[in-house]
Amino acid sequence: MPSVRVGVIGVTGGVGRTLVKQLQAQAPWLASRGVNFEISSVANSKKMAFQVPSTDRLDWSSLLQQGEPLDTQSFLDSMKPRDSDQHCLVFDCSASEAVAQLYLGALHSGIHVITPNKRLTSAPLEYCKAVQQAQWHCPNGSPRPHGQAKRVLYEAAVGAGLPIITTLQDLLSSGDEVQSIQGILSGTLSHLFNSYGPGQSFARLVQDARAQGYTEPDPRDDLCGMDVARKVLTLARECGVAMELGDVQVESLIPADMPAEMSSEEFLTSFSQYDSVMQHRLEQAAAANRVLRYVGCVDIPNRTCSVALQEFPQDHPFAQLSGTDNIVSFHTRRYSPQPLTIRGPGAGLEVTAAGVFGDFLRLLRSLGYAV
Ligand SMILES: NC(=O)C1=CN([C@@H]2O[C@H](COP(=O)(O)OP(=O)(O)OC[C@H]3O[C@@H](n4cnc5c(N)ncnc54)[C@H](OP(=O)(O)O)[C@@H]3O)[C@@H](O)[C@H]2O)C=CC1
Ligand SMILES: N[C@@H](CC=O)C(=O)O
Repeated sequence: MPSVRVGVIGVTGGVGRTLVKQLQAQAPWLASRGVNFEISSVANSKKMAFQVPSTDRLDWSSLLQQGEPLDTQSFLDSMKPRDSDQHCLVFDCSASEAVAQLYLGALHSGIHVITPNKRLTSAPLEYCKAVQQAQWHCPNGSPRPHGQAKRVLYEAAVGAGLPIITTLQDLLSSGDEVQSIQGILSGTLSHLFNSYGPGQSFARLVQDARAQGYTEPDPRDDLCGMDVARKVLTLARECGVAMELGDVQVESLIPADMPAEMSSEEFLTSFSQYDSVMQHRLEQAAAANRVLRYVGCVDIPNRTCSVALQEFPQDHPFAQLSGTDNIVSFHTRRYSPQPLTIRGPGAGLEVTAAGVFGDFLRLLRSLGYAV
C-alpha cells in the first residue's frame, strides 16, 4: 500500500507537468524517508484517468485522450481515503474557479488539497473561511481529533516558490502586528517592466512572457491587474482583513476600448495596436528619470488594498529587480523602521512547482514523516 495517494488536476499544464517531474525525480529520496506515493488520478480541463501506469516517461496528454470525460466530483470521489490510515491529496494545478469550489467537499471527504491556484483565497470570503475552518473541523462542526486535520495549502499562489505566505503566517502566529505590505507581486508584470525600453513593443514582451510560462493561462488576467489583486487580497485576508475581491482598487493595463469577447490568441495580436499607449507612459516616466513598476499595497489600519502602475526613482529597490523578480516588504511592529523583505523569481514553471512541492513537504511533516 502506498502511504500517500496523489491526484493531479491540470497535469497537462505547465506547473502540473513540472510538479509531477519533480515528484518523480525525488521519489527515491522520499521513499528513503518512508514516503511511498502513488499518482492514482489525473485530469485536465476535458478528461480524467484513474489507471496511471507507474513510469516516469508518461505522455499525460496521450494518457488523458484515452481517459473519461472530466467529472470533477467523480475525480474527487476516486481520491477518498480507503481507510483512516491512508493519506490522500489532490494537487490542483489549474486556474479554475470551478475546481476551487470543490475544495470544501474534498476536505470533508478526508482529502488534503495543495494548490498554486488563487481562486480559493480570492473566492467570496464566506467560502474561503469555510474551507479554512474545514481543515480543523468535521462537517458537523466538531473539532477534528488531534492529528486528523485535513489541510489546504497554497504557498505558491503568491510569489510562486517564494516563502511569502508561510512567512506572513509565522509573523502573525508569533504575535507580530502587520501594518502594511507593499510589493511587486507579478512575475509577468515584473518581467515586462524590467525589460521594457524605448521603441520596444510591449505586446511582444507579453507574448514572450507567455511563451516562458510566466503568465496566467489567459494573460489578460495578468494585464488587467486581477492576478495581483487576488494576491494582495490573499495577503490582506491572512492579516484578518475581511475584504472581497471587488474591494481592491485595481488599475488595468488593458485599454478600456479593447473588446472583451476575444480568444487569448486574438487578444495578444490586437494588443500590439495599443503599443503607443504604454510607450507614452514609459516616456513620461523617463522624462522624470523614473521607471514604471506595477505595485500592490495592503494598508491594514485603513483596511484598503490597491494595485496600480506607478513611477519610481532609479535608486528605489523596486527599480533594481530583474527577470521575473517579485519583492514584498512586510512593515510590522517588530520589523520597523526596516521592513522584512523577500525577493526572488516570482513566476516560472520550475520555481512554482517547487513552491507546491514545498507545501507537500510541509504536509508530510505535519503527518509525522521525517522529510
Ligand atoms: N506559471 C506560473 O509561473 C505560476 C502559476 N501559478 C498558478 O498555477 C496554476 C497553473 O498555471 P499554469 O500551469 O501556468 O497554467 P496552464 O494553462 O499551463 O495549465 C492549466 C492546467 O489546468 C487544466 N485545467 C483548466 N481548467 C480546468 C478544469 N476546470 N478542470 C480541470 N483542469 C483544468 C488545464 O487543462 P487543459 O490542458 O485541458 O487546458 C491545464 O492542464 C494557475 O492557477 C496559476 O495561477 C502560480 C504561480 C506561478
Ligand atoms: N501569472 C502569475 C503567475 C504567478 O502567480 C505571475 O506572473 O506572477
